[in-house]
Amino acid sequence: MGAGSWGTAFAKIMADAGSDVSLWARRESVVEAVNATRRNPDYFPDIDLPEGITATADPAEALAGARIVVLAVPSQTLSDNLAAWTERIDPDATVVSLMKGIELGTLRRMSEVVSDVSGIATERIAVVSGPNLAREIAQEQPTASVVACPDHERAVELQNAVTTSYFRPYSSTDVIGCELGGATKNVIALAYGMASGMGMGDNTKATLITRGLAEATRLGVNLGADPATFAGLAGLGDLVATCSSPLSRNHTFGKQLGLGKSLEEAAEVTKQTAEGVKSCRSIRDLSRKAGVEMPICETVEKVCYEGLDPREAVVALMTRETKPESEELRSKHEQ
Ligand SMILES: NC(=O)C1=CN([C@@H]2O[C@H](COP(=O)(O)OP(=O)(O)OC[C@H]3O[C@@H](n4cnc5c(N)ncnc54)[C@H](O)[C@@H]3O)[C@@H](O)[C@H]2O)C=CC1
Ligand SMILES: O=C(CO)COP(=O)(O)O
Repeated sequence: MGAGSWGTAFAKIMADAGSDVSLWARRESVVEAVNATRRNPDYFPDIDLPEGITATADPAEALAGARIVVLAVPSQTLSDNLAAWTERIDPDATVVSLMKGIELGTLRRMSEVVSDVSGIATERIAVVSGPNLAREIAQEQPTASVVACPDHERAVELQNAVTTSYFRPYSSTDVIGCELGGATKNVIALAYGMASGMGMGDNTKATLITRGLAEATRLGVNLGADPATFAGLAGLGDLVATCSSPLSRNHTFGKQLGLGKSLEEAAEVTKQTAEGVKSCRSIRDLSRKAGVEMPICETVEKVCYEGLDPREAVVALMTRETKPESEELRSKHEQ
């Protein structure tokens, strides 16, 4: 459900893995192009899509008889989209979230939005997250990912349905960790892109990745995630891929801000969904609610919405009170 970049690339994975895929697109023009030319002109004009994909603009047609329902719309529209789709979803289907964001206002993770809006049991809701830049996957460049579901058997079923020669999923039951890893890395990638736009070097970038991972892990552990998830594909793996790739929309958006562009100008250059631009605010709110310090995410929010200049942001981050590196020593230090 969603024929943007990741929805289209994921449809290709599923079709290559042997499923018949019905791809829902909002726009008729995309539907017609996919069915007539086997290409999605807006996202991958150069990639041939497999025969196993049929596009439709009718959500009811896309959902009819689907055993696996994959959601690939922007995080902030999911709730509204799903409200219109819920009654068409098969009661035994596995519902999969590909989104990497936190809902503004409610501060819900995407799997929480799915269960709240649709009433679907959490055991039927899975997430897929990892170092998965859609364009590389559409080009069949090898990567791995994590398929997480509280019901491990269902995670394994889904794992089998999305395994190809270029996409290798690992199973997990840590939905919270995968979702928080995916949403937080987008905000850190904005910071990394800003550093890159300001001409900063590899020490700065490595520092952002490492301390960004510490922030994501701290939040995750506080909210019930397994800390090991953050050292895995949905944590460090995705953080490294997204921060360092010019294919990342969050990296690109951050770079424009680092070059001195406004939020509107950066959005114009990036075009596709850069989830961190909204999620920096919801993650900031979530961390404050949980009483967890996330200085990089807080600073990104200030650059995006409070007029903080990225260069001043760096000085503010660097001159904070000194701290121990380890979480254990930090808590002793804070007592
Ligand atoms: N593109 C990538 O490499 C990856 C993206 N993701 C995540 O997947 C999610 C979807 O992202 P992309 O497909 O990349 O975004 P995109 O910007 O390429 O596509 C978004 C799709 O949603 C549709 N859309 C926009 N507003 C809508 C609305 N109000 N109602 C229904 N549909 C709407 C657009 O027409 C488009 O088809 C995001 O949460 C992103 O973080 C995760 C992994 C990889
Ligand atoms: O999630 C992604 C890679 O795993 C894609 O990142 P962007 O949304 O920044 O392009």
